Amino acid sequence: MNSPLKVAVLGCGSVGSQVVRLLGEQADDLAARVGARVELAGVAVRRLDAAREVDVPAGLLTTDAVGLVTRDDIDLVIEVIGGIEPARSLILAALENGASVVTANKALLAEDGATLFEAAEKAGRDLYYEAAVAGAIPILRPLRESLAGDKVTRVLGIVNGTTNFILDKMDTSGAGFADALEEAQALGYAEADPTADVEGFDAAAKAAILASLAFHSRVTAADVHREGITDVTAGDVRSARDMGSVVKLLAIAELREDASGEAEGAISVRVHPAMIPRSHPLASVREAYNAVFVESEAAGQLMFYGPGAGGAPTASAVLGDLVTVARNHRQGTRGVGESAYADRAVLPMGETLTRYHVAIDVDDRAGVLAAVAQAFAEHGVSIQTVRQEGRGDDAQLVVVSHEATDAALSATVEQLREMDIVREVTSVMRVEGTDE
Ligand SMILES: NC(=O)C1=CN([C@@H]2O[C@H](COP(=O)(O)OP(=O)(O)OC[C@H]3O[C@@H](n4cnc5c(N)ncnc54)[C@H](O)[C@@H]3O)[C@@H](O)[C@H]2O)C=CC1
Ligand SMILES: N[C@@H](CC=O)C(=O)O
Ligand code: NA
Repeated sequence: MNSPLKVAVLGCGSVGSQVVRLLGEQADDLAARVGARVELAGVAVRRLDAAREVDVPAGLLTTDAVGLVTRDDIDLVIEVIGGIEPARSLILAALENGASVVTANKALLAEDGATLFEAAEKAGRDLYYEAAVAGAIPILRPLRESLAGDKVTRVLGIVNGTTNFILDKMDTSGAGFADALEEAQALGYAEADPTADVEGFDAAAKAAILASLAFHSRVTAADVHREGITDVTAGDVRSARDMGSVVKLLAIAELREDASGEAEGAISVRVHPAMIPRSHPLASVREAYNAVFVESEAAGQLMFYGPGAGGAPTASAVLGDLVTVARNHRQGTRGVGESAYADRAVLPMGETLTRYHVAIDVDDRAGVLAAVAQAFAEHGVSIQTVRQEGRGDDAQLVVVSHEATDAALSATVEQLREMDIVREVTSVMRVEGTDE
């Protein structure tokens, strides 16, 4: 057996404690798979006396994370602290010191991945991060390696477990957002402060990472149009149900196509709630599960499904990366680095082509339908279907548009809101996952 590889783990919370547990429990198998023992050499924590989900062997705990990553004998560093600093400085110090790094830190990768990739390149070391998107689901490696010979045209993902749980509850039990969130918190899915989940920040970071890999470009969280689910009402969910659809928070990255269907250079990257037909594979993703639907020219449609959150599932992805990085290290090689040669522009949301579902309470009298249709026409938006529900004071029109720019669609909705015959625009939701 070759000499052991020494691993430092930074952070011993939900993910870190499971990484430490698996490193211990699977030590023999890991050694066989890597060709050398993978030895836990230190665990950096904030407080030595904190309660933990795992027993860390005596003498391995330290509050000096910088001292740990710059130790001469450390070969591999696993960063599961989260956040921007000190995680970034610790990763940079580890790479500079000659260690390879595995991280689950989507926030940091989406904010400043370029700095990390450049440092890994300069150091000739690996930087792997499968756990950063959709937890245990293998999706980054397939995009980076398995699909490297194909042309990805679209990635559509449910990449936040908390929001999927909330929307699923609203759909299946008719619960309102606040009640569903309370249940998610009680079950431990959502954070005590769930802002990153429900406002879409977490999904936006993941969308940036997915878009970067799918389209060989550098996309940051700031490039991603982001809307969360806090404004999704029980009425929106009911309206979707009436259409045979379901509301999901989607992370979408797609190549823009011109009228002939030819892909142009720019990409659209966005996170927002959308209605998708119940027949779409993503509609069957329930509770806190994640799934990523990928469309590519040669392969066609692929779906990756599984647990996107939780300590043990996320640790599974971390350990998978660790084995790859450890094998590379042992063989004196490195895996593929960043591939951002395409340098594609990211379209502003207003220029992105979308479809809207709009439900409008109207006065039930002659000419109303024509006036509503006229508002769409004035903005160059073509209507796909229109349906009237109810009569008299209860009359409601439900319009689904064809594709148009998001700017034209939102201007149409603004105009509808100002019309005398419109009592209220009760639901506005984008529509995805359907053929035009
Ligand atoms: N929990 C999950 O389901 C998933 C988490 N991730 C990512 O994994 C990373 C870790 O997440 P969790 O384990 O859930 O967070 P956590 O909050 O449970 O654990 C982080 C730990 O790092 C410690 N820490 C903070 N600053 C430190 C420092 N300077 N030195 C040493 N330790 C420090 C904290 O005390 C805490 O114990 C984050 O980047 C997160 O986004 C990714 C996918 C899923
Ligand atoms: N809070 C996230 C955890 C994983 O990234 C989620 O709910 O999916
Ligand atoms: Na993953």
